Amino acid sequence: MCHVSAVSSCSGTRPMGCSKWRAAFNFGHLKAQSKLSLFFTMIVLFTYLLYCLNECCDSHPRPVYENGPVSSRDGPEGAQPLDAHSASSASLVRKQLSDSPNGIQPFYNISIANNFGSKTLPQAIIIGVKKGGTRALLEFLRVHPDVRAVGAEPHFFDRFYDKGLEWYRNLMPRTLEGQITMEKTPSYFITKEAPRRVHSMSRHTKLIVVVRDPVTRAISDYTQTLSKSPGLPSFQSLAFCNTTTGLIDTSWSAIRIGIYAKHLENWLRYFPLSRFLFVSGERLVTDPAGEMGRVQDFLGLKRVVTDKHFYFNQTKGFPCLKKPEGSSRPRCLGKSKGRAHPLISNEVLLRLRDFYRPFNLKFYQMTGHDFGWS
Ligand SMILES: Nc1ncnc2c1ncn2[C@@H]1O[C@H](COP(=O)(O)OS(=O)(=O)O)[C@@H](OP(=O)(O)O)[C@H]1O
Repeated sequence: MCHVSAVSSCSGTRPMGCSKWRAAFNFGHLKAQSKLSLFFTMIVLFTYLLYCLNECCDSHPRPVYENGPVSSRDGPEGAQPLDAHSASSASLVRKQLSDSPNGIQPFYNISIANNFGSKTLPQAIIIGVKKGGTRALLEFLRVHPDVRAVGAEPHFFDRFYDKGLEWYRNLMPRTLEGQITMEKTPSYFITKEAPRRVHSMSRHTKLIVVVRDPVTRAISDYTQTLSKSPGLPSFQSLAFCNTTTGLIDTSWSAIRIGIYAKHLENWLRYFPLSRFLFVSGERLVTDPAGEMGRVQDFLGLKRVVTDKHFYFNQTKGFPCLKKPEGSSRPRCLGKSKGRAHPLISNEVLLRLRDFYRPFNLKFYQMTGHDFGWS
């Protein structure tokens, strides 16, 4: 009512002023309309951008640490053959990857690369040893633009061999020409059937074994089990068949895994020594760049991962990867890596060292490398 009377009084008494007012009103309406459409366009664009970013995240392979949740994204994906078009785009992407500063792959490059390439069976596998430092090695290697690796442990050659090679291949990330596909499953080293199975996949497979003082390794192994089962008997009671005789219980896996010479014998039936690289778990902590140099040489890779990629994190007490450019995430390993070990008596330690000594010497002889475990 009020609105109608105002207009009618206006049109009757002050036509000039009214038309001016109308023009002004119309102009304002137009402005508001264009602002509104701009606003909607922005919303549409923003939603699209969010959608695209989400898509990128979905295809981005995330490192999987044993202490963290394993994402469903680590599951098998359908393999796609590399066609001519993707091959040319792939070389472009490959160039982008190798041009990346410090060899650290930026997020956007990874997501692009992930849509190209093909899934191949691994040319190199970190086969052991459990608690040797295998996760650290794999994460350090993943910094290299020519290495693509599965985050989770596939356990193909020990647990899932029945699923077949095609299943295994499908677990692998896509690689471009010249890139190496890798995985790590530390239990392969002690699996009797693993050497034959790996050999039947390819006799050219490069095998990396991260070894650590078997006594410290056994304690590390025990610490991990203890963290899952707090009621576990003491290390000492598990390590010895009988504490008075001091007989070591080799049926306990924490002890058995450390008899490296015995497990290596099994592998040497199928692979020559030249197919192996033995990485010192101790040096991987004290000199990560030095060990990484050896690993890259062994894999036939350019030495991209160097000392400038590492810093020593005082709180963690371990070397960590420097922040990759454009990311605020530090690259230390998770809480399950570098745990504090329970105190073990000197007497127990001495007995264990005595037990391992002959096996260690045999291992040094077989590998031609003295790891310096006393
Ligand atoms: N950079 C860095 N950060 C953290 N931890 C490191 C690192 N380098 C080597 N290590 C040692 O790795 C030990 C765990 O070995 P694995 O990764 O082979 O364990 S597992 O078999 O996969 O469970 C782990 O053993 P614990 O110290 O007993 O936890 C570490 O000593």
